[in-house]
Amino acid sequence: MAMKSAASSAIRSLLSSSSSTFSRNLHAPAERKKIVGVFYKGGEYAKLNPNFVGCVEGALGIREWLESLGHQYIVTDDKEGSNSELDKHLHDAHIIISTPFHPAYVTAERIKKAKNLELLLTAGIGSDHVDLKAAAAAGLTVAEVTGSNVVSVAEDELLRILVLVRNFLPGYHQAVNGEWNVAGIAHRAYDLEGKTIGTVGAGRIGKLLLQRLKPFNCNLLYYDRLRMNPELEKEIGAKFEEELDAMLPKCDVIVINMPLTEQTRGLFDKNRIAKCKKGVVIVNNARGAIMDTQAIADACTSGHVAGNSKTSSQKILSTTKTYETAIMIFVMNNLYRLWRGCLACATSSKGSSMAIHAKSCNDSSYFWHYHRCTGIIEFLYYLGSFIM
Ligand SMILES: NC(=O)c1ccc[n+]([C@@H]2O[C@H](COP(=O)([O-])OP(=O)(O)OC[C@H]3O[C@@H](n4cnc5c(N)ncnc54)[C@H](O)[C@@H]3O)[C@@H](O)[C@H]2O)c1
Repeated sequence: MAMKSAASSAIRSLLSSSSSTFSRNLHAPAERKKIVGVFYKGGEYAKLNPNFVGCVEGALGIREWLESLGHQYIVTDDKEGSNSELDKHLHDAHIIISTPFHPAYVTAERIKKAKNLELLLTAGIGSDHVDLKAAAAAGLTVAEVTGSNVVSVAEDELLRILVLVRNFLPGYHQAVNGEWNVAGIAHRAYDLEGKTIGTVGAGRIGKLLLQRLKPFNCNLLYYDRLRMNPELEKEIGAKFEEELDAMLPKCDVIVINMPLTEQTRGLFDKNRIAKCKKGVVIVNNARGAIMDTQAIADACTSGHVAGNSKTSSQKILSTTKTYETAIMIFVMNNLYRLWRGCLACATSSKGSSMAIHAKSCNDSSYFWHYHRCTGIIEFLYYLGSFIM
């Protein structure tokens, strides 16, 4: 209900908006659109919370609105393979909405099949599940709700750093199993105070993490292609590192906070991991493909990496046999965080921006627009500009 009333008020305010994108589309003739939403199943949990809208059952809380405007809204979790429900609707779909937690991989092949496609909208951060080059070549707009769940993610990173540095998991397992072996925990449980923590990427999430780490009296470093302005750098208390390979050997904890792009895929390979301090803790908040899976598994097994936490989809865990074996070996010093079922635009009520990658008709390069508004509003703003 709360989501629905938020949606209605957001739409009302959008209708009075004088923005050019929105008013341009408002004056376009209304057309019945087919919108396909791809989300995970909520199952029994969908019934526990009416505001849990990021799942198939909740359908983002926009079904009533879309159908009242005459649009067709198909929602499914079935997205893999050419017989999937997603593929069945591709040929006449205008809009595909997905989340990073259960991504609809929009490949060049799928784009080719989808003759009516106009918009690929992510209710969350990251568009790496879309073949951006193919989308650009087809003149599609790819939009995501940048900034929408950054507080949740930064808090979660802090949690994961503490869990690994404090050696929480073995203690938890002891407690569950009714054991009491202090040495088994204490031999590798440390304080965060005085440790050197470096973030690889200090954008929205990286900055929030650094701000949260400041009171712990750590030595904070960051590597990014963009340097913060001096006032912010001073306020956060983090030192800029120009070279990634120069920062890594200094860090007790490394947190990865950069997007998966052609430049960052496989960035943490065997050689780069070897440059890290022995006993380093790595928290990879970004996409798994930034890290060479086998290399990190080997480094954990050898003890070069003392703790590793990654965000992971079930697919990665169930299809990579060597990794699964490795999990068994170092289960105690690894913490796997499955994608959480948080819906980006529902978790954020703070100011955020929307990044839209799009292609101009004559130019193959992407250009970016930024709108400052709240997560839910920007999501609806962009969807609304295509369907109203
Ligand atoms: N695990 C989760 O639940 C979750 C949730 C949200 C986002 N994410 C991931 O976190 C990433 C970062 O999110 P954000 O909101 O902070 O994004 P952001 O765009 O605000 O920040 C990314 C930072 O990385 C830097 N960067 C990008 N490419 C670089 C390169 N090649 N070399 C050096 N620096 C580079 C950018 O300059 C920017 O400062 C997302 O792309 C997404 O993959 C994960």
